[in-house]
Amino acid sequence: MATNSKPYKIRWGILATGWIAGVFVEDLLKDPNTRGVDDVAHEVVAAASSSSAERARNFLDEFKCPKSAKAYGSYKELVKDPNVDIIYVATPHSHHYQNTMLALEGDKHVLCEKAFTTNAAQAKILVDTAKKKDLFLMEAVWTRYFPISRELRAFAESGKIGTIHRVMADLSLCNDVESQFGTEHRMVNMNLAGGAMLDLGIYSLTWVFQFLYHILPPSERKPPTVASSMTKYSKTGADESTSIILNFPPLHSHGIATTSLRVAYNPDGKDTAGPAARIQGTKGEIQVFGPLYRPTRYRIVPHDDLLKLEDVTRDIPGMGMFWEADECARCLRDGKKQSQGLTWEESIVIMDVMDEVRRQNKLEYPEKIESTTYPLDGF
Ligand SMILES: NC(=O)C1=CN([C@@H]2O[C@H](COP(=O)(O)OP(=O)(O)OC[C@H]3O[C@@H](n4cnc5c(N)ncnc54)[C@H](OP(=O)(O)O)[C@@H]3O)[C@@H](O)[C@H]2O)C=CC1
Ligand SMILES: O=C1OC[C@@H](O)[C@H](O)[C@H]1O
Repeated sequence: MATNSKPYKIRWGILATGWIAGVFVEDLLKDPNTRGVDDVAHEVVAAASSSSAERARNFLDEFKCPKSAKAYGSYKELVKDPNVDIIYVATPHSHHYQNTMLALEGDKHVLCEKAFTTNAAQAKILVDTAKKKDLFLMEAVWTRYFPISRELRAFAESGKIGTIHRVMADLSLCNDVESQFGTEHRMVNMNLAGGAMLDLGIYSLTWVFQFLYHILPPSERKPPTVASSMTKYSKTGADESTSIILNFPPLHSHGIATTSLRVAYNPDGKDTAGPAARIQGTKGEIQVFGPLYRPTRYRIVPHDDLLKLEDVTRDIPGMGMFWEADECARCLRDGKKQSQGLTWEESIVIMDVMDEVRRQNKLEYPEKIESTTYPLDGF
């Protein structure tokens, strides 16, 4: 989006210094012109680590943030920094509710990593708090802001593949679960709300929801019914494979969202094995290739020659997390409190679906991290 005026710059505070926080900061610091953007810009003005201020300083140095950026040894100090406009919450799922509440109560706008919270009740309170305090809040489902996602939603909305009756989406990453994750890693640790569904299944659900819910006119969007099956990791009880069948009104379209830590969406390690998502309409289908969090290729496969077969690859000039950051900046600039790419209501409906899947399969996280009480010690 190119304009002639000065870019609207937002000042970020990074809450936590783990893996994704580093990836996000690297993307934030890329020159927006490299992705054809000149209406918004980003600055990293502070980071906080719950371990120590030294760790936060090392993080800022490692990712070449400006020397003026402040390093804090607690999240509480970060949310008090008057130079911070928006906080990026990059802790494990278990901590999102408490950390986002902390930031909102500190009068900061928030971009919170996926999955939004451990349950829908927590997500609803975050939204109520943002509303009450007139603050911006967004779940960081970055994939929704990729040009490829916007393009495919618009293509499906135009009706060119006809009426969509089914979407199948899989994000499964084959791991040697025992040796790679043991019992403590956040992917399998129940105390950190680990498991395939909240971590990876959210992307399969994202592709189903984009085409069977999001692109419908708001008055026609209705929560789906849910049937599901889950297999649990014997060492911790977290879900290692989860399959979900959704039935969406008004057409009773089927959404099939699968995820696993044991098998791969791309068994050959490349993206040639087949599409990771298929959006199936009465006139043709869209096939999406690559990991569903960061797809780079799609095919339009027509039923007849009314549509052209297209095979499109879109390179990403970086990881691609800057597009969700640009969305935050534009929302702040325009006074919007939520993003139309993923509204509060849609985040909550998706959390409701995951709650129902957990209920059907008797998967409960420890009481402390399912709690809606705020504040609680230990976060
Ligand atoms: N959008 C995407 O593509 C991705 C998103 N994610 C999401 O980001 C979040 C973090 O994932 P990731 O960066 O891989 O995780 P890491 O384990 O690498 O980092 C999490 C950070 O959270 C902080 N933290 C605070 N309390 C705890 C605790 N009790 N246990 C562990 N960490 C704690 C720590 O930072 P500190 O010591 O500085 O406080 C830690 O480094 C998750 O919600 C995940 O779903 C993850 C990967 C990719
Ligand atoms: O969001 C994510 O995307 C990439 C995965 O490797 C990671 O586990 C997950 O959190």
